[in-house]
Amino acid sequence: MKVYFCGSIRGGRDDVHVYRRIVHALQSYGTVLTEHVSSAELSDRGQRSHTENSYAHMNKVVVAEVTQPSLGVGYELGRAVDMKKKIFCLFRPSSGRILSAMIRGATDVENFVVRDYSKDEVEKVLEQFFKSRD
Ligand SMILES: O=c1[nH]c(=O)n([C@H]2C[C@H](O)[C@@H](COP(=O)(O)O)O2)cc1CO
Repeated sequence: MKVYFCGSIRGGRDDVHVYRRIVHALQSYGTVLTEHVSSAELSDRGQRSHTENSYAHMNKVVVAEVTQPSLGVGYELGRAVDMKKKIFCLFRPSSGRILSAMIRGATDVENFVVRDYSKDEVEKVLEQFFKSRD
């Protein structure tokens, strides 16, 4: 299985350690096409625009960490909905943030799941999501 992971870049890299952990866990389910998003070497100034290339490879499952607000992640999710991908969004309420109603409310869209979680639940929530898809 190919998994497309989304996480904030220009929106801020504060959660990169969480992205790393998510990508690591995702690699036990398949190939993560966008592993670079979780790289500590990628700063908020980094990465050129290659959105179209990324989308050409976007596969069935899209996993997004949405705690750190990011225009790019929101854009990717909108595109993924349009492309009828299965989407799993992860949000950490402990951040003190309130998730965009556009994302929270999108759970009404078929195949769009938003899951509140804490850092120590990464592996568990991913396992539950992938099991429910079997
Ligand atoms: O050039 C790019 N190409 C691209 O596909 N992205 C994607 C990867 C991330 O999941 C997301 C991050 O968006 P942003 O940089 O606006 O926080 O957008 C982000 C950039 C850089 O902003």
